[in-house]
Amino acid sequence: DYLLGINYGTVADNLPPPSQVAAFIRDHTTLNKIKIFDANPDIIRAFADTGVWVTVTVPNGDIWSVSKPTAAQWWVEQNVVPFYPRTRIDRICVGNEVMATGDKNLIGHLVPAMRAIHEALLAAGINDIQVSTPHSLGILSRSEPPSSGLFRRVYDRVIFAPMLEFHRETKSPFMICPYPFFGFNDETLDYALFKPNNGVYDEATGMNYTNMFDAQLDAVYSAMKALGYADVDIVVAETGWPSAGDPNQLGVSLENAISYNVNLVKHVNSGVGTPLMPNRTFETYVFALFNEDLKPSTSERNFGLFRPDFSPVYDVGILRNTQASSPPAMAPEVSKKWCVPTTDASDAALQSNIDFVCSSGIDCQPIKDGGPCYEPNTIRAHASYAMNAYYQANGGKDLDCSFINTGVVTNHDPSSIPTLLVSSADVAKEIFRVHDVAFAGRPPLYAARRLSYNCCNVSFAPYGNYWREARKILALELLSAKRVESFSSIRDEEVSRLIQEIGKSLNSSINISALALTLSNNVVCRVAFGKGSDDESGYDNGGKKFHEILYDTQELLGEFNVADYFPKMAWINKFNGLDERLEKNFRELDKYYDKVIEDHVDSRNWIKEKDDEDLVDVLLRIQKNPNQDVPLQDSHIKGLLADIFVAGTDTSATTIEWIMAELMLNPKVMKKAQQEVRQVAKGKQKVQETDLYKLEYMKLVIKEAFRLHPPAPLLIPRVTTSSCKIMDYEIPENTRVLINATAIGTDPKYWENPLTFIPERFLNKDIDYRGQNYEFLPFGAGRRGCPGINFSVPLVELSIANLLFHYDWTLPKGMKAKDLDMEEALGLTMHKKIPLCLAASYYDL
Ligand code: HEM
Repeated sequence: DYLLGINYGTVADNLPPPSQVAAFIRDHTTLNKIKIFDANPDIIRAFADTGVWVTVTVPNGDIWSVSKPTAAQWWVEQNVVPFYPRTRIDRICVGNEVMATGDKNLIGHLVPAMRAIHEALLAAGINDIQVSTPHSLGILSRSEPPSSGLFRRVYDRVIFAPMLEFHRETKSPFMICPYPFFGFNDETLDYALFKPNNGVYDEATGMNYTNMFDAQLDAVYSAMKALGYADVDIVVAETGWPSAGDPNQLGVSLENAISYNVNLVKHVNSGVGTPLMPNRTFETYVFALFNEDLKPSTSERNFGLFRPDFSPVYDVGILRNTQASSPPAMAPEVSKKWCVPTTDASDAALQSNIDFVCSSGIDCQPIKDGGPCYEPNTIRAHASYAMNAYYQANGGKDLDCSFINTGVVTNHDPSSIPTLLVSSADVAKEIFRVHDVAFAGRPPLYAARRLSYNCCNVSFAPYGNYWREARKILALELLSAKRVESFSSIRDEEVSRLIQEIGKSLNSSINISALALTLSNNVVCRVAFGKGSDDESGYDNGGKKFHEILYDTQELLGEFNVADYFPKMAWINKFNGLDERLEKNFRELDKYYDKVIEDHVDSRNWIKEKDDEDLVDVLLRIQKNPNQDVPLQDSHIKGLLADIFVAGTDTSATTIEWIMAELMLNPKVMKKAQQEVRQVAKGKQKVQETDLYKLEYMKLVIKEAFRLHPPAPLLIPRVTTSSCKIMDYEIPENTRVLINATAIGTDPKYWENPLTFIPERFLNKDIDYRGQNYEFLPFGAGRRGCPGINFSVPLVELSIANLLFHYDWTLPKGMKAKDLDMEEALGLTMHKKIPLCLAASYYDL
């Protein structure tokens, strides 16, 4: 059974978490090879220490960039080095069925990309991972009879000869995806299913073929032989048969799936080979592990050997003789005492404790690079793990925590993460003025990691080169003053649309919170994708609107998550449903971004003027530039899109919501602001951006709302990149830092009547929200401060100005100001818990 592997496809929203899948394959099946269609770190990590061989794929979208050596090295460093060798990665597929895309540019970069990845592996000191790429049988111009098999013309010399040369040189296999399922007709069904049949005779060789699988393999072999590469190994990257299809779909049934796959397994394991390749064996990957519910057609959704709950659709003889398969149980470790290093223990002493423990038979893999407890990567943290593991393994006796007086027993769980909450303007000032770099890290938050493509974005990226380059791209291409100015017509149109929308429901209850979110989403979607989020031309994700998906994203990011503070408790997320929700949301977003990128790639043939480019156009253009410092892959493009949607939509919408709520509670302020705007725009049909600079009082109102309701009340969490001293307190490296913008904005040392809404407090004062006044930090400060201020403020100002200009506002019938609920909903952004509903009536212009 060592020849048999399985394709672990994940086009589904109901699959179990990778850790359970890995344990299932290891414990319940005889499979010892898997192949995945991307480089999902969660899957690769899950197979660590399982003994299962893993084939990882460079997605097609990344081929262009990894054809360059620096990008290939970067790819290997990101996707292989952290996991290897604990995860037994044995092969990297560069793309999947690339020739079938017909994209000449992609095809032309395929062999260079394979070579570059191979070289990058060698440069990283890895010489036992093969590089290949799977092909569909569309690469053949002729396949019958098998001995006449030939590659398609031109490609044979230009692509396949150099590719096969590469395989010969590097002793890697040519990978193919023979699918008799796609080649049979009603006369050849038995021949395709390995059932008794008359066979197909090849006159040229005098060989009789009794099954289509052999014929397909031999056709490929003949094509390779014609080019002079008969010696290169062949691996079957994919083959399979669906167990269900549409009613009356020819040849699709559970019985046929069993026949094909059971006979296939027997055949490849028998070692008989094929007529032209007798006595040869072919490593074969069945398609697929699971039924994948998001595949487009019924038969495609039913290729799996297992259902997502691990129950077999049918058994092809790969199940171990164990009891019925059930997901592996996760027993939380419960201990009330821990052994930790004493505060004065030196690094040298702690290192010798680590060495001692790790050579005494305790498993220290978790603190090795790539292990779950490797971060924070400090001697003290690793010693803390090792010493405690030793203490627990020996029965928790105090004596076993002595470590020559460098260990102490405590009731405090050392796996919790030290967190600093900054609630005073003075501390914030010292942090941003003196220690900005030390506080410029972002912690790898559990949900954010997944939703930001493993931190391939600006907001959640660790402090370093990638963050710097990505932020530069965002700042220059989307958020620069010139760019923001060029989006003014979009803002104008969308605000007009909001005003019209309200006009349709005069004097009845209107959900301002929802309208503000739609407005903000539409603006961001149009500048990013060129299309609105909600209009008919916008992208629709199977009925679920993009903003609904984003709403779930915001919720997931904001939810208190045990694993962020107690990493060892991450198992809880498997039980409380967080993992499942996270995975579903990620898939939905990912599918959406894929579609957007695909559409942009399709329409790239008609050249756009630079000024007409939307953000995706710009990012795709940058991706093609061979001189970029940090290669931009598809996952980075998606990460940057995630940035602006996560950081840029809810925040502006929330601001509009809170401003309107405060105005309703403060009628005098409302009146004054309305008088101003109606004066400034007198005689006009609407307020325009060119009027905004005259709206001085409205700007004070907006500042005051930012002070009392900073949309991201704890900013985005930070982590210290080095230790430093703040007001005589030693803050160690790797401390989580939450900066409480709400507490700072209401710090009585700086603010009189801090909890009252008084816009006039800003009158004639040089205090603004750009990060220079440390008592007022709604956009954060320093190098990680918000780069989107210029983007969001004009939209907020224009929409508030028009809302006040066109309409008079009242609370819905029967509601009094004191009934207006100002409770905040917990999240990364803090919107109103109960949406703001108001009634509008026309102000007679
Ligand atoms: C009213 C609107 C907005 C508010 C209140 C806001 C607030 C914030 C805050 C508090 C942070 C964290 C700062 C820190 O850690 O010091 C942040 C970061 C960020 N914001 Fe905004 N933001 C808004 C709009 C936007 C928009 C429209 C965009 C982009 C289109 C954007 C993009 C970002 C990015 C990329 C970061 C991460 C910066 C980094 O880590 O280097 N924001 N924002």
